[in-house]
Formats: sequence, structure tokens, C-alpha cells
Amino acid sequence: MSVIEVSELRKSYGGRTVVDGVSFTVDEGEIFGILGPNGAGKTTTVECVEGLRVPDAGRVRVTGLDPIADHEQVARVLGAQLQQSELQPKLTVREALELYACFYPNPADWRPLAERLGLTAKLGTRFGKLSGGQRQRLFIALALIGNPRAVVLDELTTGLDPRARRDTWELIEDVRESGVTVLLVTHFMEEAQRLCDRIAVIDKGRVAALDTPAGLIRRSAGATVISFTPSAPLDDHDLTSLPAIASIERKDGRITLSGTDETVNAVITLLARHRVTAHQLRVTDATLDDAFLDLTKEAAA
Ligand SMILES: Nc1ncnc2c1ncn2[C@@H]1O[C@H](COP(=O)(O)OP(=O)(O)OP(=O)(O)O)[C@@H](O)[C@H]1O
Repeated sequence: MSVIEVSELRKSYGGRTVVDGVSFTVDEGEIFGILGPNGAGKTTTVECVEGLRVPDAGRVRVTGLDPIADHEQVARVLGAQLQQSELQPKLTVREALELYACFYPNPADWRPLAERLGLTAKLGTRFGKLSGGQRQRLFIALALIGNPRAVVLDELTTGLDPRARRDTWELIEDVRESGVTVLLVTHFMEEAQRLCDRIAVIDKGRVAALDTPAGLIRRSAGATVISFTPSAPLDDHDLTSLPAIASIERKDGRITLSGTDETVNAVITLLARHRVTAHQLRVTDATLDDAFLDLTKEAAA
């Protein structure tokens, strides 16, 4: 069952279209990622889902409700992450939790929530004195305090050190384990690959691809990467005419090619034909990073 439905969503600012027919659905219990370059329209899209922006066209539904017409009911089922500026620096963690619990008819008990998010020792600390990771944990707690069915987390781990980022990933996985659906906007490929069940890659206001992380990698042109140092020079023409070749790079005598399994087999045949030995031959799967660059490369060109 879908918790969030977005269909043919459009939004312009001052005549410039920034969301241009975006469609996706988020199923109950999944972590759905929205990934895209800067300015692609990700935040505008999720703000339309949250009812913070009015779409120019298209349909948005959150558990069947319209985020604009049914704003209050949507606010009860959809937890949204606050922006830093929305919390007074002098408010303590306990005060923030108590305050936000008052906004909802059936709030979660904030004590176990604080415990689960590792905030119990910080209840008396003012927001302004919390570290980046502690603030993000508080934001997750505040997004969950109304017992929502889904949460929107936008760039939650930006600015965190690698340790705090990994801790936050575990918390997001816990959130999903507890039955809450997660809509996650992120810039980090590793984060999307690790956490998301499915990802919509948004580019120039459109959905460039929508699939599981593994599916996105498979469908990108260079899903397999082969690198080696040849014992004798190889002709450029021989390499560019390999089947399904997506990219060729030469650096310090080493050749890195991306393509498909067919490309790998053809490289092996080519090497044998020329009696060239491949030193330090490595065949690896492309990462989501490679797939992302491939899927959004038209925009960069
Ligand atoms: N209120 C606004 N008025 C005018 N232009 C806006 C407004 N909000 C966003 N934009 C522009 O719309 C485009 C899409 O912005 P949006 O924040 O949705 O992108 P994004 O994919 O979330 O980007 P980022 O990854 O940089 O956060 C950008 O070019 C941005 O400058």
C-alpha cells in the first residue's frame, strides 16, 4: 500500500520550472530516497508533499489526504524534520520534546523516544550547545513525536562527521523497523545505497530513473568496471570498439574501462589476441556513485 503518492507534480518559480512532471509512490514501510544534483528540485518536491508549498499542477496524496486541503490531518500522519533555525538555541532538549508533544493529539511518550535516540543524558542541555549529531538526533525525535506513519528527512546527515553519519543511518533504520515509512532526501550515494529500498534520481526537475540501488547500478551504462596495466600498449581504436563500452580512462599506464560483462569478455579476448598480459587485473561492480553520474550526465554536459 502506498503512503505517499506524487503524480505529474509541477512547480515553477518566477516562470522557471523547477519540478517538471515528477511522479513516484512510496510504499508503507520502505525507505524511499530522492537523490539528485544541487538545484534538481528535490526540496521543492518534498515540500509539496509536506504541504509547505502549493503545486502548480499534479496530484500529491499522503495516506490519501491532500497536503494543502487537509493540512492539519497530514501534519498528524507525516513527521517533518525541522530546519536548524526553527528551534530556539536556549530551549533544552526536554523542553523541545515537551513543546512539540503538545502540538499533537496522540503524541509518543518522549522519554522512551529520547532514550531510543540516545538523548537521555542531554535532556537538560540547551539546543544551542548540542553537537551536530545530537541536533540531528533531536530533529529525528521531534519528527517522530506525533507518532506519524511517515517521516520526511531532508539532508539529515549533511555536515556530520563520518561516525555521526553512520550513527544516524542506524537510527533511520531503527525508525523504519518501528514501522514508520521514510522519505529521505540525500546527496550522499553511500547513504542512499546503504539505506534506501528504492531511489528516484531527480535531475532538472524530472525523474531520471526510479529503481532499487542495485537496479540503478545495473541499468547505468557502465555497470561493470575493469582495470588493468597492459604489458604492451593497446590501440585506442581496439578499446573504443569494444562492445557496450561506456567509458575509457588511461592513467599512469593503467587502463580503466566501464561497460557490461560482455565488455569484460571482449577485453579478455582482445588481450589474448594481442598476446598482452594484464597486470593487476581488477573487475568490480560500479557503485551508485558511478550510476548517478551516468544517469545525470546529460545535465552536466
Ligand atoms: N522560493 C523560491 N523562489 C525562487 N526559486 C526557488 C525557491 N526555492 C527554490 N528555488 C530554486 O528552485 C530550484 C530547485 O530548488 P530545490 O531546493 O528544490 O532543489 P534541490 O534539488 O533540493 O537542491 P539542493 O540539493 O541544492 O538542496 C533551485 O534552482 C532553487 O534556486
